[in-house]
Amino acid sequence: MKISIYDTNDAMSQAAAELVAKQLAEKPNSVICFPSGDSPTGMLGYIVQWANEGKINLSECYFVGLDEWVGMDENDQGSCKYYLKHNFFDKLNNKLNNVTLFDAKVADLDAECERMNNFISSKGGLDVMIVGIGMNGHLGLNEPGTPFDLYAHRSELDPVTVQVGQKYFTKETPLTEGITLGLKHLAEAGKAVLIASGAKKANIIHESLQGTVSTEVPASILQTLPNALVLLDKDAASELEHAS
Ligand SMILES: N[C@@H]1[C@@H](O)[C@H](O)[C@@H](COP(=O)(O)O)O[C@@H]1O
Repeated sequence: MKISIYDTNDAMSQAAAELVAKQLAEKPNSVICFPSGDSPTGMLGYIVQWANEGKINLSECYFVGLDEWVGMDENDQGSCKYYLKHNFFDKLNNKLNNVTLFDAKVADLDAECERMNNFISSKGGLDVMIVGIGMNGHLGLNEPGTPFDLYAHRSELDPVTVQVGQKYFTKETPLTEGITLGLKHLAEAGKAVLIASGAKKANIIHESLQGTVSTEVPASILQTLPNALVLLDKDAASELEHAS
C-alpha cells in the first residue's frame, strides 16, 4: 500500500484523474471501476474536461459501476446510476461505448452478481478499481463484517451506511440492501485506488490504514494489498501517524 497526500481535495482529485489518464494512454481498452458518492466528483470533473478537450480517449475502455442501492435505477435521485449519469456519462460530448452497471431492480440479485463477475473476468479483471470510503470503513457496499474473499455480492446495509446515505437523497429514503463488487475484486485489480478527502474522514482513514487489519473495518484490507494506492487530501490524512 502506498499513501499519497495532497494539499487540497482538488489536487487529490486531479492526481486521481491523472492516474486514470495514464492508464488509458498505456492501455486504451482498460477496464475501470468508478464509485459514486461525494469523493469522486472532482476527479470525474477533470476526466470529463480532458475527454471533451480530446486529451484522453474513453472510446475503447470499459466502465464498470461499483455498487448500487437495491431497488433503485437511474431515475432515483441518490442512486449510484443517477450520480454517474449526471456527473459523468451525460457530461461527455461523446457517448461511452462500454458501460456495465449493476441492475439493482432485477428479481434475481444473485444472478446479477454473477453477471458482473463474469463480465469482469471475461475482460481479464479490473485494471483500475477506484473506491471511496464510508464513515464505517466500507468500500463500495462491503460493510463491516464482510469477508475479504468475496466477489460481487448482496449486502445487508450497516446502520451507519443507512444514516449517512441519506445525504444523497432529498427526502428520507429507506435503504436496507445493497449490491456491490467485492473486496476480492479490489485485491485482484491492477491498481486498487482509494480516494478520500475532508476532516470527517480522518478518523476512519487512520483506523483503516494504521489500525488492526480486520473484516470489521473493510478498508483495512488495503494494508495487505501491494496494488493499493491511497490518495488523500491533508484533512483526511490529518490523524495519520508519521505521514507527510
Ligand atoms: N455506496 C457509496 C460508496 O460507493 C462510496 O464510495 C462511499 C463513500 O461516500 P462519499 O464519497 O459520499 O463519502 O459510501 C457510499 O455509501
